[in-house]
Amino acid sequence: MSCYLGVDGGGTKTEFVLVDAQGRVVARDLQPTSYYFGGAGLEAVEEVLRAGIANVTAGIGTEEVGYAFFAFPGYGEASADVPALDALPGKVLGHDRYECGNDMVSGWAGSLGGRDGINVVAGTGSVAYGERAGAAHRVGGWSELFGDEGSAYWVAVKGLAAFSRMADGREPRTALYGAVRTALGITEDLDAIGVVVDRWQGQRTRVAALARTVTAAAEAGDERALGIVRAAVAELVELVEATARALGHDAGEVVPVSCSGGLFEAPVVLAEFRAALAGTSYDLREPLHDPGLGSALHALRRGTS
Ligand SMILES: Nc1ncnc2c1ncn2[C@@H]1O[C@H](COP(=O)(O)OP(=O)(O)OP(=O)(O)O)[C@@H](O)[C@H]1O
Repeated sequence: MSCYLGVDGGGTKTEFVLVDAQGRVVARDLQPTSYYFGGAGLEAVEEVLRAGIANVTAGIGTEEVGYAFFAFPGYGEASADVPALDALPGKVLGHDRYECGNDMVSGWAGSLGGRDGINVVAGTGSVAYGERAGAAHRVGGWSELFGDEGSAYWVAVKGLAAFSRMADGREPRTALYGAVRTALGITEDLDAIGVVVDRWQGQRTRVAALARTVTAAAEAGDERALGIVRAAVAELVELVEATARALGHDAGEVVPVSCSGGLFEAPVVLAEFRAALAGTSYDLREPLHDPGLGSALHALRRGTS
C-alpha cells in the first residue's frame, strides 16, 4: 500500500494522478467528464473511474492504493446523490480507503499545496474555496443557469450577447462580431440561434468553449472583449472577497490567493486578475501544482495523517 491516488473531475475532463509515498508522480491518465448531473449520469462516471483507475494502476493493482481522493464536479450540490457518489469509487477500487469531495478542493490543494488560503477556479464553471485554521468555505459555483459568474461559460455567454447586440445594431460592431461568426461557422447572423440552441442544445461545455474566442479578441486589442474579461475578473475577485470574509479574515490581513481553471490560461485573464489584486491584502501566489497532483497530494496527506 505505497501509492496514493488523486482524481480531479471537471466539466470537460477527469484527471487521474498516482503518487508514491514521497509525493512523486508514478502515473497519470486523462478521461472524459465526470460531471454526473450534466447529463453523464452515475453509470458514465463509474465507467470513467474504471478506465482511469485501470490505467494508472496497471501492473500494480488497486490494493496498492493506500488512500485516494476523488474530487467530483457537482459533489455536494444535490445532497440526495452524495451517498451514491460516495459509493462509486469503492466499487472500482475494491476497498474503502478513500474519500470524495468537490473538485474545488483539488484546485485549492493543488494551487496552495494544502495550506491556508483561497483558490478561485474559473474553468467551465467558477467557484472559490478556502481554508483557514481547519475551517473551510465555498462561495459561488451555483451553476451556469443562475451563477458561475466569471467562468468560461459566463464569458462565452457575454460574448454571444455582445455578438447579438452588434448583429442587430444595438452596439457598434467590433472585431468580436466577426470572431464569433467564425467560431460558430455561420454566414447568417440568426444562424447563431440554430447552432447554440438547436445543434448544441445549449450544452455547457460547447458554449464555454467560445470563451477562447472572447479572450483571443481581448488579447488582439478588442475593447468590447476586454470589457467582458474585466467584468469576469471583477466577479472572480468578488468570490475571493466573500470567501475571505466568511473565513473571518480581518480587513487588511494578508490572505494567500491562487487561481486555477482553463480561463486563466488566457494571459489577458491572468494579467487582469493580477492587476485587480495588486495593492490589496490578497497575496496572489503562483499555483504550486495542477489540480490532479493536488488531489493526489491531498490523498497522501489524508492517508498518512
Ligand atoms: N485561453 C483560453 N481562453 C478562454 N477560455 C479558455 C482558454 N483555455 C481554456 N479555456 C476554457 O476553459 C474551460 C476548461 O477549463 P478547465 O479545464 O479548468 O475545465 P473543467 O475542469 O472541465 O471545468 P470545471 O472545473 O468548471 O468543471 C473551457 O471552457 C475552455 O473554453
